[in-house]
Amino acid sequence: MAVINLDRVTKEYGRTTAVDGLDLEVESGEAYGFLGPNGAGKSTTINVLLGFSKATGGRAEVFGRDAWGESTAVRERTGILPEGYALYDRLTGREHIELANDLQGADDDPDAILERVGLDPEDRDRRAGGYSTGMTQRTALGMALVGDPDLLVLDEPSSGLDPNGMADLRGIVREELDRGTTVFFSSHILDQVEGVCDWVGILRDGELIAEDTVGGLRRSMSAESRIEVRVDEPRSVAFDGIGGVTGHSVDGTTLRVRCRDPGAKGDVIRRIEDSGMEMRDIKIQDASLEDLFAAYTDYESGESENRITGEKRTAEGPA
Ligand SMILES: Nc1ncnc2c1ncn2[C@@H]1O[C@H](COP(=O)(O)OP(=O)(O)OP(=O)(O)O)[C@@H](O)[C@H]1O
Repeated sequence: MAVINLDRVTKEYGRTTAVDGLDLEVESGEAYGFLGPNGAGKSTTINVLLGFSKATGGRAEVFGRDAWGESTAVRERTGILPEGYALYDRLTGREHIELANDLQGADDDPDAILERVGLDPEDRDRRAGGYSTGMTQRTALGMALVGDPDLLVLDEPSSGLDPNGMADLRGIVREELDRGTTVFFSSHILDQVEGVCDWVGILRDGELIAEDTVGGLRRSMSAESRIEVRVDEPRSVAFDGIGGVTGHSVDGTTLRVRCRDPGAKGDVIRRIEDSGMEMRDIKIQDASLEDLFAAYTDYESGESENRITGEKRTAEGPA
């Protein structure tokens, strides 16, 4: 069953089209990474699906309910971590969880929640006005977890979190998934959703330009690897016949080869070895997730071969 179902959702602010005919489905129990650079339309989409903002076109449903007309019913079952959420300066961390309990009609133990999100016991009764960004983010995440939501919507949850905080956040998302919660995780950093999200959708200028698993994105991008081989006495080598080699150069005692087909890397090394040069060091640098993400999101409108508009995922689920 689809927990989130967006059907040609459009949101216009005057002349700005923030979201442009967006089709998107998130199945129950799935973690969906909603990726895109700043200004792509992620927060606008989230505001529409939580009924904070009315779509100017299309239909948005959550739990089979109309996101705008039945927003109270939707929000009762949803834990929300809004982007850049500001706490009340005068309330303590514990009081924020108590407030969330009141709002959600829940009775969760504030200490258990704050323990889970890693807010230290000595900080729980301090006023949030003195909290660091990381402590603020942990408390806000705690508020989102109150009432055991069926859907967790995290809008740029990693902002302000250090690497430890990020690891804790991913741990919590995994626990929630084990409990059967559906997770919608927006971010402008692909790395942050890898290992957590089953599916990722990449939004740019309000349109979904790709939807796949992280592994699938890697494969479909056939991103470039860089091979550097340090040799004793450099000689020129021909790489003809090795598919996917896009360029090579010699710089002092270092040979550099760029290669698009991951399977060709071994052939490149063998060709250098067969040429009789003595290899001292080999470095292979595969394209990082951020390279892939940039390749998707930096394309000149409509001209990139990496654009896979309209490609829908299959019913079988992630590879
Ligand atoms: N209330 C508003 N009034 C006018 N324009 C808006 C409004 N909210 C968003 N926009 C515009 O809509 C577009 C999408 O913004 P949105 O905040 O949804 O992007 P985002 O992907 O969440 O980026 P960020 O992470 O920077 O918030 C931007 O061009 C933004 O300027």
